[in-house]
Amino acid sequence: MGKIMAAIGLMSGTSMDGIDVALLRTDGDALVERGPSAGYAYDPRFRDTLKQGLEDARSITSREQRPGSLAELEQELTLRHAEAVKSFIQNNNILPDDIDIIGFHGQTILHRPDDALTVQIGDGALLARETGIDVVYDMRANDMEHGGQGAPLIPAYHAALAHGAAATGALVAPVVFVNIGGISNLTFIGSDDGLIAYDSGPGNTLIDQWVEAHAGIPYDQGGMIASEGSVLPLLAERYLLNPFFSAHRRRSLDRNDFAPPEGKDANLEDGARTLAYVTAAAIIRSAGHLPTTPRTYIVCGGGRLNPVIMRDLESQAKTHGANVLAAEAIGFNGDSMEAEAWAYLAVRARYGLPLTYPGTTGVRQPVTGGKFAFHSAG
Ligand SMILES: Nc1ncnc2c1ncn2[C@@H]1O[C@H](COP(=O)(O)OP(=O)(O)OP(=O)(O)O)[C@@H](O)[C@H]1O
Ligand SMILES: CC(=O)N[C@H]1[C@@H]2OC[C@@H](O2)[C@@H](O)[C@@H]1O[C@H](C)C(=O)O
Repeated sequence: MGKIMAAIGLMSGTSMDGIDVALLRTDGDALVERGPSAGYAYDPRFRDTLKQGLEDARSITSREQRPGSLAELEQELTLRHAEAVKSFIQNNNILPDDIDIIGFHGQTILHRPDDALTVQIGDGALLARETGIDVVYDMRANDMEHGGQGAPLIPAYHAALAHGAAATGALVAPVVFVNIGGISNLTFIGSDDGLIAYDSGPGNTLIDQWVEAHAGIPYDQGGMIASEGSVLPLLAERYLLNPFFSAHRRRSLDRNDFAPPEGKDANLEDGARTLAYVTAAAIIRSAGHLPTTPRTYIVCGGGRLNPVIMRDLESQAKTHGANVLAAEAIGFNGDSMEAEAWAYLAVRARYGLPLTYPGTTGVRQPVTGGKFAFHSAG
């Protein structure tokens, strides 16, 4: 077992709403002590710049390319992360020397697992220089080089959390963690602690894109718009009949794999309601590929704050005898879990421990990952 490290995790997810920061003390194995966390929201201008970055990324054919705005964007994104770290440590009375390592996810701008291509922008060396802390970054690439999907990576951390929760006897097994971010993904904890994980469908991205296009707001806060609408079954089926759900092989998703409806397809409220239903139904359909029906769903990510999604998930899970709990119901933090995972994975990477497994990404064998940037080298 390695020594216990203090690690900061940084996540800028597919929703592109901001940077999540979390502090963890961990040995990269069973010991996990969660510390403070915070979110640093992007301003609308920077969100637009990121969206433009995704457009510029469409022409990328190898992971080093930075066409159009992307080189400049990578630098700005990294500096914003450095600012987030500086604020975070100051607000929590921590010194850079107290932190052993940063796990830096960066921003996914392109994810094409079928072409073995995944690109997260984020300059690890610049972040290490700016913060004076060692950085682990680019943690998806090695998995892909070994035949994996490059996502999801959070399952190793879910397993550590489940291990702690199981000891309390609080959960009815089998347990599945569901992360409803821009895209949703799930992690099934098998009875022998074996992990099965995969992306489960569009999470909040379609809802976000829909309400932004038709109401000029970034997301449907509290599901208020959806709660005024009705599910349009034909529109819902159009999404749920996507081969993604029936395919024999699970594959990871890019933000652009599902497109929002056309304006003519629905009014604002019915569109939001239908997409909330699709988010929940996608998770349940995808869970149908698991070896055993889950009995407990633990939900994290921003989607758990949309009560319409949660009610749909609860009613659909109930038909399979399963209970749905928000992460907080068992003492986890549904907002910071991904950032915590990046801290945990950074420590695992530092110790050369596996980040991914055949059951989580389809990788050929368990592999570690990440590149290292040491601040003293700067
Ligand atoms: N109060 C709320 N009510 C409804 N929806 C919310 C609320 N807060 C956040 N969300 C939704 O959650 C999204 C952000 O979720 P989260 O931060 O988990 O995503 P992410 O980390 O960017 O994504 P991913 O896990 O795919 O990388 C927002 O874009 C919004 O759609
Ligand atoms: C390529 C990429 O960035 N994928 C994200 C995205 O957001 C959710 C889902 O799609 C998941 O596959 C992954 O993030 C989570 C945190 C992961 O890797 O576990």
